[in-house]
Amino acid sequence: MATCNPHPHPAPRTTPAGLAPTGTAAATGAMAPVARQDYRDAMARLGAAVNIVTTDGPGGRHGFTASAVCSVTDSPPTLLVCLNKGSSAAATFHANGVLCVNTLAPEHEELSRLFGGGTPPAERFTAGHWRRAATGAPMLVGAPAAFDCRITRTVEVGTHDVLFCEVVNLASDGGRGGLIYFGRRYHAVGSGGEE
Ligand SMILES: NC(=O)C1=CN([C@@H]2O[C@H](COP(=O)(O)OP(=O)(O)OC[C@H]3O[C@@H](n4cnc5c(N)ncnc54)[C@H](O)[C@@H]3O)[C@@H](O)[C@H]2O)C=CC1
Ligand SMILES: Cc1cc2nc3c(=O)[nH]c(=O)nc-3n(C[C@H](O)[C@H](O)[C@H](O)COP(=O)(O)O)c2cc1C
Repeated sequence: MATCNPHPHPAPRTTPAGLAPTGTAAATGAMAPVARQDYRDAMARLGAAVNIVTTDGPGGRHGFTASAVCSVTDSPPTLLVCLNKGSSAAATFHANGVLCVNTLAPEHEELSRLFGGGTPPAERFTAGHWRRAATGAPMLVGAPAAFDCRITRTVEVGTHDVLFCEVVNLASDGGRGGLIYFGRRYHAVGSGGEE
């Protein structure tokens, strides 16, 4: 009987042309730890959608700008959010156990800066139009998409908590473009109406 090897060729060990190696490990070929700054510099080249993640409940109201948001599975609909344990928002999210991921449109760049750290929570909500979602978390009116969630599991990894969140309600507006963070700058994408 014929056998099938799904990986007939070993992974290449050389650096592909055009990819300049940076950092200690790449320079020496040794498996030295990757420096934090090298990691951040490389991650700055990984474009990601910008979101404002909000919460409300017994712990109070809070929200922060987040690019570390990702879909996990559609059954049950689940996404993840990475939340810095040192953030002023962390205790509030854990106390409430609910959150809303509000994706941002190009016109939300200032809102993203406001929720990006250094301002008290009450001040953050003075900008933007917010309504109360089913879980009680603030939902941004005019967001391209908003996912109202219950936090079902939390996994601690280094400086961050990874929050696994089941989506219990959502809203979406296919007519809006999106906001991407790439190269430490904001970029508008999509003119709306695109699938
Ligand atoms: N995942 C996170 O916690 C993120 C935090 N930030 C924070 O926003 C501020 C501005 O960031 P940038 O302008 O992008 O410049 P930066 O040089 O601080 O970050 C560059 C990239 O590295 C990653 N990164 C930065 N801080 C991180 C952290 N603590 N944990 C995991 N990944 C991290 C992100 O992908 C970020 O876009 C910084 O204070 C940064 O820490 C920004 C993006 C993601
Ligand atoms: C573009 C951008 C993306 C960010 N993404 C994240 C993220 O995914 N996770 C996170 O914990 N913090 C992220 N931050 C930082 C938080 O928004 C910030 O730490 C948070 O507002 C709390 O700040 P505070 O402790 O000063 O209140 C991001 C900031 C910016 C500007």
